[in-house]
Amino acid sequence: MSRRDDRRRRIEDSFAEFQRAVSAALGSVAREHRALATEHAKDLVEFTVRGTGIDRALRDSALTDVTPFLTVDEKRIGNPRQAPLSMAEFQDRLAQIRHDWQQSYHEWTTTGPDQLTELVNSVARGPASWPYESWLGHPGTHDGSEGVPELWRIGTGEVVSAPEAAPFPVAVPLLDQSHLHISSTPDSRQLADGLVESLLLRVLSHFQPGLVHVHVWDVGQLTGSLPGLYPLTRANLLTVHDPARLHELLDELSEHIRQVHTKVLVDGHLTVRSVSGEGRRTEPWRIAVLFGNRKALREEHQQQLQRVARNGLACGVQLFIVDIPITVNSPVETVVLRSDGSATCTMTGKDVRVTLDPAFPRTLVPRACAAIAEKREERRSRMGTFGDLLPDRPWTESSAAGVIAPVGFDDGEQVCVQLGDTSPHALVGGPSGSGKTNFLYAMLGSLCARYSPDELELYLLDFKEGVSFAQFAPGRKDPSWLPHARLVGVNVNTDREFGVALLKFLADEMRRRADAAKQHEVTKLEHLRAEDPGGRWPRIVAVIDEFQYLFGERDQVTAAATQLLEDVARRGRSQGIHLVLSSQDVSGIEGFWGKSAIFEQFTVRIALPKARRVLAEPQNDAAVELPRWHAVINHESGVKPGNEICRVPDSTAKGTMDFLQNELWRREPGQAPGLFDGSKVPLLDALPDFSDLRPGDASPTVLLGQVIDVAGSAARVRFARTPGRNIAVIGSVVQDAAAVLGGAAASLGRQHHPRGARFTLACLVDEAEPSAQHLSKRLRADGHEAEVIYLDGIREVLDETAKDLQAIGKGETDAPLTSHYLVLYGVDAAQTLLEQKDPATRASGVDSLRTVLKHGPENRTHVLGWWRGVQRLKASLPPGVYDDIGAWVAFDVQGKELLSLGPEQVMSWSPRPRRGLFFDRFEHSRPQVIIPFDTGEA
Ligand SMILES: Nc1ncnc2c1ncn2[C@@H]1O[C@H](COP(=O)(O)OP(=O)(O)OP(=O)(O)O)[C@@H](O)[C@H]1O
Repeated sequence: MSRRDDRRRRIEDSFAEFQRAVSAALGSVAREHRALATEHAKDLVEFTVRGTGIDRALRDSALTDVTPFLTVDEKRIGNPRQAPLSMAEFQDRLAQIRHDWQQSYHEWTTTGPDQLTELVNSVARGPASWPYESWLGHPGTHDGSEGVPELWRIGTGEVVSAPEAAPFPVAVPLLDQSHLHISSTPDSRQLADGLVESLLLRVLSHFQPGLVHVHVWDVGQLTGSLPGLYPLTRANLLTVHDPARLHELLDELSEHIRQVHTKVLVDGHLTVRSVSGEGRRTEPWRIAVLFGNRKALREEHQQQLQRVARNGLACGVQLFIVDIPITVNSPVETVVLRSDGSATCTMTGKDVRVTLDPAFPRTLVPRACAAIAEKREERRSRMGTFGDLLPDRPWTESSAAGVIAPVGFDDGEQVCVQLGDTSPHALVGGPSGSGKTNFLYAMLGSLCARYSPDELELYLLDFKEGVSFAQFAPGRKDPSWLPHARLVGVNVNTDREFGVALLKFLADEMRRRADAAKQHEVTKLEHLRAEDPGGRWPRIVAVIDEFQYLFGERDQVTAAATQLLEDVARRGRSQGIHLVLSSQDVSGIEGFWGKSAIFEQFTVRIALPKARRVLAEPQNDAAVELPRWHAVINHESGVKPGNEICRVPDSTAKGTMDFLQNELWRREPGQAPGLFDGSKVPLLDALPDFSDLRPGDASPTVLLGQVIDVAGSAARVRFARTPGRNIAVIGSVVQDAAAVLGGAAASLGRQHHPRGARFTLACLVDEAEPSAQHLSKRLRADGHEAEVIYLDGIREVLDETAKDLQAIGKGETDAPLTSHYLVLYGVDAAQTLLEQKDPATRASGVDSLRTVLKHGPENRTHVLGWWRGVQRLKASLPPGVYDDIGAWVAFDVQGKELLSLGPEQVMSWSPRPRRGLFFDRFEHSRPQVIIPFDTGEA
């Protein structure tokens, strides 16, 4: 071997060695690279599948995007030269991802659909979600008092990305909560119509017919949309609007919203639902369905619709907007229907595919609507009696925010009167026989059935000659009374003072409530009740029938009444004190109209047929055309848009109000109301002020008659041992005088122990004889000395008494310990006799009388005398000095004659039968009218 060959072989060997080394190194790098590539391919698969979503990856192209990595022959994924991935490895990684997917949905799949089903069942009972077989064709019975379904079913949902199908019910919020906006394509429009029809049927079939009204407007057609609902039109439950007159529908809805705001959303309520509270829905829902054609509405319609949408929900106005592109600034549920018939809605979001429920069977829909219409018609023709004004269960309402009383019916629906902070007082007008009293009965019955006596108190005053409110107080024939009535005043037409007394009482009560509110740092009754839940703060409704009598004359009574009325009318509203004034003719009431501030407070106006000036005439002449037994109820101070016309049921016939009163009385009679009956004479022995009198008081109280006040209290004078404590009765009628003297003496008798007082009854006119004898008997029965003397004995008694008093005055003897009352009937009849002078002393009987009057009271000797005229009384007194008569009661004496005896207010006194004017110069600044007692003499 040549050296050259040897060198070549060595080179070749080392080259081979080098190649071996290089290929060994390359082989290990390739292995490592392949391993990395496999990992990379696995990650790439996972990244792609997880990123796309395994559901979609399995379903569509995502996986095939991976298959290019899979070599056909080797079934390997990835670049066959570089990074093969076996199918097993791929499946393994996919299984892992599928496992993770199932795990993450596990909780939802096992519990979610059931929970949703349960939820829908609980908040959407009955027609709101149940299958149609159980309700379609049966008109609803709910009146809202059981609540309003929160959701309404539309179909079935499925989470698109879930590993297994787990369907659940899909329901959407509607009434009061959310409008509905449906968008469809030409292909799915029919489904949209079906959805609207189904939802309407669910709502219409849930509630009592009449509680839901439907309006339909379709840009494309006059008729034809929702044909299955057409039977509802005959009961006015469905109104189809002209395609060209969208503005009319929108105007109607806007006006309705305005009316709800002024009439229903009063006293701080923001929604109709909060007004209705737990009770019956008072305001029906109006659902307006607007079908568009995917084109925008005209700008002005768009804006008006947006306004309706914004304000409607609170007022029960609900929109179903189909294929009208619009944005609304209020809660709205959107359902989007795709061409393939699937849907999504905002309630469940974009990841849930909703399959709408199939439309209800074609034949059943019109039949169901016919049944609803029929029921509604039946209800409309049936509703209308006094009984229909009353709630199913009495005394369940709260008067915290105000009171509501259905008083009549319009088209089968109740029409209500409301009294609250914003509609505080009511004025009722109508000529004689138009049904005012009947209306008041309807209102009172309705109120009393709704509110318990702890929620509502009534003060009822009737100036009519009749006795329309008398039945509310216990009577001889019917012992029951209206448990809410605290005071019933009847036959007060001559006793206008009683009207003033009632207003005064209300003004005082108003002040008491205002003080209590102040203490709790609130300003109105509703808040006071919230702050003082233990307190009793009923609303007060004071009804004055024929109240024009109160302002009938230009005198102090009218002046006082006007002032008090103004006070109560202005400030009563926030203290829960409401006035209902009724009159044949309000136009002539000067005192009233002169004060527009008063009148403005009477925002509730009720006009019966042919009523004048109750409504805002001449623009509002609705009362002129009103049929018999109807009324215009207006809560907007009588302006025309506020008119609601209703028929008032007969509420005075037997079996109506009387029956209700009896029922309520049996339920809980409470205390009988105070009764003031101007035609009755108060019985002394029945008067609590009389029976409460007891012996022992050093200054006994003399009761002279009954004051015309709310409490029915007695007019009283205290016989202190001070000058002037004598009483004069002035008038020509013995009956009046004897009643006052008899009541006075009898009340004194009750305040002395037997034989603790001496009574001398001087019968100086024959006609007084029976009274004197009766009184004497009564006093003797109480154990007192009660001697009856006549003309022949008067001089001696007076002289003796005067002598004793003079002796005491001179200190010759002790003051008499026994009280002595000289009851003198017809003092003036003895004037001539008393004027005669004693030949020896030159003193006359008149002098003795003056001495007794002057010095008696300090020594427990008091005169109770009757004079038959003012001049005759004055003749018994020292000229020009009348102080010794500290108190007097005048009957048939003109006011001006009394001026020298009392304050200038006596001037306005005009005598009237069986009424006296009483003045006590020690106690009074102004005189009072009193009714003398029946002392049992007859
Ligand atoms: N809604 C009615 N349905 C049936 N009868 C009615 C109705 N309203 C009133 N009446 C009857 O009409 C008569 C007169 O009614 P009411 O006494 O209420 O009228 P008024 O306006 O108060 O009259 P007046 O001022 O003369 O007392 C009564 O006999 C009453 O029963």
